Amino acid sequence: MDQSGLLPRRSAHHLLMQITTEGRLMAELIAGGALAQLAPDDRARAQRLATDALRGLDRADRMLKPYLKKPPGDHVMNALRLGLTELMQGEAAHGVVNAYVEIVARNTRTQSMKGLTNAVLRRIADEGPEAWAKRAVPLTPGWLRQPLVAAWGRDAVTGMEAAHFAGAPLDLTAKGDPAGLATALGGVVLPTGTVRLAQAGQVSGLAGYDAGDWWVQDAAAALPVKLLGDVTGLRVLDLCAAPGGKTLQLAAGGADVTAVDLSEKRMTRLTENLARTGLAATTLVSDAFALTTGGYDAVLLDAPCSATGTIRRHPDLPYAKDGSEFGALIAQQERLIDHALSLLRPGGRLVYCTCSLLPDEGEVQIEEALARHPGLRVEPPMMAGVDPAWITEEGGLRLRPDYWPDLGGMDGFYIAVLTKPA
Ligand SMILES: C[S@@+](CC[C@H](N)C(=O)[O-])C[C@H]1O[C@@H](n2cnc3c(N)ncnc32)[C@H](O)[C@@H]1O
Repeated sequence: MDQSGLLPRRSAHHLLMQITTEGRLMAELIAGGALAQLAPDDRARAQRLATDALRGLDRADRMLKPYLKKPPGDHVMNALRLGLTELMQGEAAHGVVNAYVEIVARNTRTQSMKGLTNAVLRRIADEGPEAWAKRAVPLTPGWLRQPLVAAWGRDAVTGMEAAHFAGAPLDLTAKGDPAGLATALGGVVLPTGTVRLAQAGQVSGLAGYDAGDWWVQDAAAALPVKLLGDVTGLRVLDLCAAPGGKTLQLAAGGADVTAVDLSEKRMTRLTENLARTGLAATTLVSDAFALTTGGYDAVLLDAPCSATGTIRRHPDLPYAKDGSEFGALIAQQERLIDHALSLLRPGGRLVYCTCSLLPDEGEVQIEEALARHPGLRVEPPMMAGVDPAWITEEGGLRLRPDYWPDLGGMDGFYIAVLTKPA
């Protein structure tokens, strides 16, 4: 471990630079080895620092603004954001200020701003964590805030932003009995059967990880499979399957599952997850559109989407993305729905879902699919723990991070269960 703390801070700064200036996603960067050279403790610290800075970024920028006559450029700004984050968490000012001054001084283009960095962070340190706590909840960047306000209204978006800022607890799906798992791990069973842990620590260190007794899966993400009810003996195609949370649920429920995904790397994770949990599925690395043999009892289509429902756990997303991918994603989802329907037997069921907060990737997709496919029906998405208020006009289920505020929230998701005409 780096005693001076400079190494994890420089890595956190580098992550922030790649996210805010190159549009890279944190998960992608880490999977690509961005923190591989660090000792485990430093790696965890760098990731935590970058994550915390991103979660509070709008609030940090508001707090920094009065101290900056003009924007100092991304390199310095990201150093200030990280320094402020640490100071507001109560870290000793001396070490924090020195580290971020050093990061600014090491870059020849920003060297001249080390005095500014030093002065600003010292004044922020004087304000203290109390000043931070009094500030409003950070706002989502405008490119995303605007469509969210248009869809859900200002108050709902404020609730979502509070949930994004609070972050997510750790949710687990039990292979067996949720109540037994909750007792073993000191968690609670949520109304829909997911086990939630408030304090988790290292996931692989939790009891039952090696034995494959559970897998990490947000409560909202667990509902698409649960809405299928009893899947024992059904032939189910999991069409965009990796890393496999839903494949595991289907296999644990006794379905004969074929899991397909385009990404070889993500499919490797799916196979590892099957091996760890001792569950079985047929796996196939393929483009969904290349599949032509159908006749499935059910198809689960967890379509690629904006992932705007996962910001509690991925606060980098609003800063890495800008909405320019929406159009292509929406068009692909539409084609995937039509293709998925073609792979069902008559009377078979399609579960369509996206971890998106945008109606264009949820409600609108289903309204349009119903118009394109006469005879297609939406099944009522009712099961224990589902609040009837979550059911939408066209018969889908809209889940939002501001729901279950007293239980710790949930990911944003849209789910609809469709039945193909017999
Ligand atoms: C939302 S993720 C799926 C998450 C997964 N269902 C789970 O529960 O763990 C979407 C997946 O779609 C895959 N994908 C994107 N386009 C695809 C295509 N044309 N054919 C097959 N898979 C595709 C991506 O590789 C990605 O793994």
